Amino acid sequence: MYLMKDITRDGAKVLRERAKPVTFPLSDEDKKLAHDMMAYLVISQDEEQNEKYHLRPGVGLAAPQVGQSKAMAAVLVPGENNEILFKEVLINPRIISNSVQHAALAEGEGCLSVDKDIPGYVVRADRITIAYQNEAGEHKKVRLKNYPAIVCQHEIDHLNGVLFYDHINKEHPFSIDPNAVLIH
Ligand SMILES: CC(C)(C)[C@H](NC(=O)Nc1cc(F)cc(F)c1)C(=O)N(CC(=O)NO)CC1CCCC1
Ligand SMILES: [Zn+2]
Repeated sequence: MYLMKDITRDGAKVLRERAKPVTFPLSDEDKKLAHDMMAYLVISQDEEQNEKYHLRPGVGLAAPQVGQSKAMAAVLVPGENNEILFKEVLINPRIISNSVQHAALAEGEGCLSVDKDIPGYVVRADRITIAYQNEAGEHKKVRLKNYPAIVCQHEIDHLNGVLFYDHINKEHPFSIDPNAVLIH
């Protein structure tokens, strides 16, 4: 399983490359990668386990963050009462449509690969439709909004070599259009 030492940090080239498409059927290596990335998220969201292994509780993890330039990301988004809002391994994901309306996390964003806090609104689409393949190679199309949509945009950014702070307005980090949704 991955520990924080296995997470590639900002400055590593792999985080700024476009990740390569994944071919099917998945190789054993790719199956293990998918499993290990999701395992990180599950374990990191468990109070005891994340204490024991000193893990930052993660909602998403993209393959470049574990040094693999492959178009694959695991997402595990919990709801208010710890129900699961969205749990999936996204393979070759693409955003095929997004709302005109913007959204941003009111608290700003962080990243498992970025150790410093960078304040500011990361302005994204409030609603998106993503197309991806699951581990079985089945083509899926899913509409997402609010927090799950933010997480998937953050992870798909990683597959294009984009980090959250690239989106923050340098002059006015907390500027955002009045019609945008602030997500608490
Ligand atoms: C960087 C970190 C602060 C750890 C961030 N977690 C987070 O925002 N909150 C969180 C974590 C949980 F496990 C359960 C929960 F309900 C809330 C995160 O995982 N990521 C994932 C990442 O870095 N992927 O590459 C950053 C998030 C910022 C916006 C979307 C993903
Ligand atoms: Zn990240």
